[in-house]
Amino acid sequence: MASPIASAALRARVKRPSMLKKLCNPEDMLQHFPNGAYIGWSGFTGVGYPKKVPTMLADHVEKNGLQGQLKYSLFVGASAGAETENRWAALDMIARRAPHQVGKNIAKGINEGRINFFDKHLSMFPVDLVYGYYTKDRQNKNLDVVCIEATEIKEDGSIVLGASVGATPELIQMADKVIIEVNTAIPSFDGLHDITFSDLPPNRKPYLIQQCRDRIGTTSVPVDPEKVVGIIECTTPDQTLPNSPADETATAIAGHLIEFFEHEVAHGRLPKNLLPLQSGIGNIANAVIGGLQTSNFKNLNVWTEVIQDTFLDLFDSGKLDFATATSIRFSPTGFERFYKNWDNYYDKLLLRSQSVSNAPEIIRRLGVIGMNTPVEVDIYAHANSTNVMGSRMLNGLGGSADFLRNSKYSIMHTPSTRPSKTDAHGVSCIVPMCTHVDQTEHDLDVIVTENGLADVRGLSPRERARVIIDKCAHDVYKPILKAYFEKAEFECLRKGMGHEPHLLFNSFDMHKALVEEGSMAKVKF
Ligand SMILES: CC(=O)SCCNC(=O)CCNC(=O)[C@H](O)C(C)(C)COP(=O)(O)OP(=O)(O)OC[C@H]1O[C@@H](n2cnc3c(N)ncnc32)[C@H](O)[C@@H]1OP(=O)(O)O
Repeated sequence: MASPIASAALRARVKRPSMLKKLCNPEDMLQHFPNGAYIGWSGFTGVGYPKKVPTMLADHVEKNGLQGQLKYSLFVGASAGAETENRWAALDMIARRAPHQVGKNIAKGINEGRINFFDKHLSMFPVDLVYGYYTKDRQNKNLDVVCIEATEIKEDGSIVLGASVGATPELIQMADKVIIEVNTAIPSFDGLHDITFSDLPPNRKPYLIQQCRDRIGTTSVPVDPEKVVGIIECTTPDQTLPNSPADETATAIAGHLIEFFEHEVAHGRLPKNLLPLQSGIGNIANAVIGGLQTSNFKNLNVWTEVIQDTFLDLFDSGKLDFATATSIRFSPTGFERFYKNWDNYYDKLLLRSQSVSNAPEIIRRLGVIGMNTPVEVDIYAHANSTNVMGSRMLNGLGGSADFLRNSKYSIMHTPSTRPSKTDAHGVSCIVPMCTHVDQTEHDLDVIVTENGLADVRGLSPRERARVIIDKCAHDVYKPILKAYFEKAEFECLRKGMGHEPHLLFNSFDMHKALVEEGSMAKVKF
């Protein structure tokens, strides 16, 4: 195939002319992807991921009936785009995946045993990669090839990333070969990043960050030009989805949290402008940030992992001073709004690598307020973020534990129930014992559902159980959980083993009722 001719848009973005000599078609890159290769992609929460090369490979597999014959170990900072990695999973092209994913086909591949997925704290993933932990069992200790989406290549050959940083610096650091897709469908994000690499002990240095806006790195990622085997122009933006509007449950949860923050300010435990906020992804997280919009709080700061649409409202109302994260995952209309008002947002935003945005030491020192959604929380304040029924992987731990272990306020927000197939309240999100534990009782300070907020700071396990059942459980499940707890308390205290009472042979009876009778409400203790 003839080499492509550089478009005017591409020439404007590639400031180092010698790089344009590497301009090629996606098909020319096929040779770098033998079966079994270890590969990396840029991207985080479905933004900033490469599109052309993954799509070319998927087309190649589909056209030639190679499903299951070209399989790769795929490493991405968090999730990439659905049209790329989810399609790869459907075509059975993923042998191994880490550390976080989103997509029905990937989850299916993992839970059917075709994809070996390992779930790792997002702060730790990049440095473990550099330690060589993930390539320890192969001859090549590097990644064979890494595909990166850039929005500009600078005169010195370094690359300006797009809407996410994630683990891209470390993926490049570990790559034998690098393919760069320059996206000309979106503006150059030059100046929006603070790029650092992972040094290794004993020479690791502290990240000297004292405020959300502090910079410690460079605006672009240096790349050894010798490693670059191809440059490709990409003309499609990130394929994000519209956000669903906040429902009654999410709005009620946001209301309880705002009230709690006001209470903490009144008691002198929080300053008037709060402390840096972290908020997970999804409906509830969006509603909580939306709730701040109508509150009296101002001069807010955000230290988080992902910035969503509602942050734009907070910026526009003047309530948010600064936000830093590792990715900006807006909806399509959010991105439009962002690009249109670029000058208003440009100096109030900073994107960092996930090793820094999720660094436990910084989160703890800044006194972050961390808020995430679990699958289930138990009466003693352990939480499950990942495995339904202790077995079925959803998306992975993500950064939830980076934040919830280290935040000043570690908050889990969840609806009190989720629907089962036959019952609108068939799944209680408050259970006697979590079927898998990602966050421990030693981490969580506050559990909040639409019913109310349980502040469990300083409480013993039996005190915690009472307040969580009373404040958070749905009315259908309050008597059920109370019956379990009181029986467990009676039995265990009687035997002199009542610190955190459980009836081990009944702890999962609610889950059993869900499987056998379609609803946890059908349990009998
Ligand atoms: C990239 C980042 O890390 S962002 C920072 C925070 N990251 C995290 O917290 C990562 C982990 N958390 C998550 O992935 C999400 O918050 C979740 C999945 C735990 C919850 O998200 P929600 O949107 O509230 O989940 P949702 O209600 O759609 O439930 C997901 C699925 O699990 C099922 N489910 C959830 N809880 C239960 C339960 N207790 N019992 C049985 N099934 C359950 C739901 O029915 C649904 O099934 P489906 O996929 O077949 O429809």
